[in-house]
Amino acid sequence: MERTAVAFAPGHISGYFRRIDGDTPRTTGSCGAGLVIDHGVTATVRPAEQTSVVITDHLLTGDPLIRYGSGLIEELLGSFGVSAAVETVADLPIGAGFGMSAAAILATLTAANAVFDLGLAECDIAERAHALEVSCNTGLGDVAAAAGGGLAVRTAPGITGVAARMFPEIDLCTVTFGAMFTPDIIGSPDRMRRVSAAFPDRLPENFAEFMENSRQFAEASGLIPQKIRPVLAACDDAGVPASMTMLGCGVFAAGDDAPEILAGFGRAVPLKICPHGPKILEM
Ligand SMILES: Nc1ncnc2c1ncn2[C@@H]1O[C@H](COP(=O)(O)OP(=O)(O)O)[C@@H](O)[C@H]1O
Ligand SMILES: CC(C)(COP(=O)(O)O)[C@@H](O)C(=O)O
Repeated sequence: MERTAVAFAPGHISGYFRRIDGDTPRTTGSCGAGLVIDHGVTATVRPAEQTSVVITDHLLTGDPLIRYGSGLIEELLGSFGVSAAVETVADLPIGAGFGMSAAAILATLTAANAVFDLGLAECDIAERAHALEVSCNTGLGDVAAAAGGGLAVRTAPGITGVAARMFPEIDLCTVTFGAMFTPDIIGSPDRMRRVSAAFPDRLPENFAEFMENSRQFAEASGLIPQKIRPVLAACDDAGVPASMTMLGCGVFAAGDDAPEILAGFGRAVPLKICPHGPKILEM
């Protein structure tokens, strides 16, 4: 019987980042910090004559939307000389700053590694996923963060750049109004100059400092869309720590009061910090 593997990889909400360009994808990426979340991508991989990809995305309403084809996944499998029928299910909207592209690559490669006996160690999977994400400009630091769990602080580009992972027991919540096209933003030298200048000076030592850094960065970076201003203002009025989901048109917030405030603006999705990176669910 032909083998099928199912793997999950967590998403990642970037709080702040700075693009770093190296000579190779391995040394290109970002520094920054973000939250690895318990919502991500589940990938099912079954060997097939030809590669096909069926993506289940989730709309802002939470309703599923099926899409066909993914250049990212096709390139990934092609680079290993294998072909498969792949199904990916993204728990949150794609393109809205939840690191769904990184999660899709990590989950698919984790499952493909099992099905095709590729012999990759966890760090090899992360390395290949990072190289693909960076070369396609769909993200810079999401793979490095999502390769493990927690609040990930990255002080150098690439998968070896994670300096600390913290695991605070915090209730998180997010509301999103939709996508921001990541390649246009991280591919713009002007935008990246302002982002670099906004990068915080201090490394966060705890969750509260991470939230402060994130918000200060968001304000100084010039990236905040008008649409999320009222949400941030309502959080500020209620003393709820909140910032922008980089790079998407949405807000993430922390604590008991966050769900009620965010629900006033759209579908509030409760989240937890994910304690682990990619893993096989079924084989
Ligand atoms: N679940 C998925 N399955 C397959 N491809 C995906 C998935 N999620 C994202 N992608 C690919 O990544 C691109 C979007 O990347 P990006 O804007 O960085 O999204 P995000 O902000 O969610 O990481 C999509 O155009 C698609 O090609
Ligand atoms: C912020 C971003 C550059 C993109 O994140 P996303 O839109 O979720 O792909 C991220 O990869 C980072 O380096 O912190």
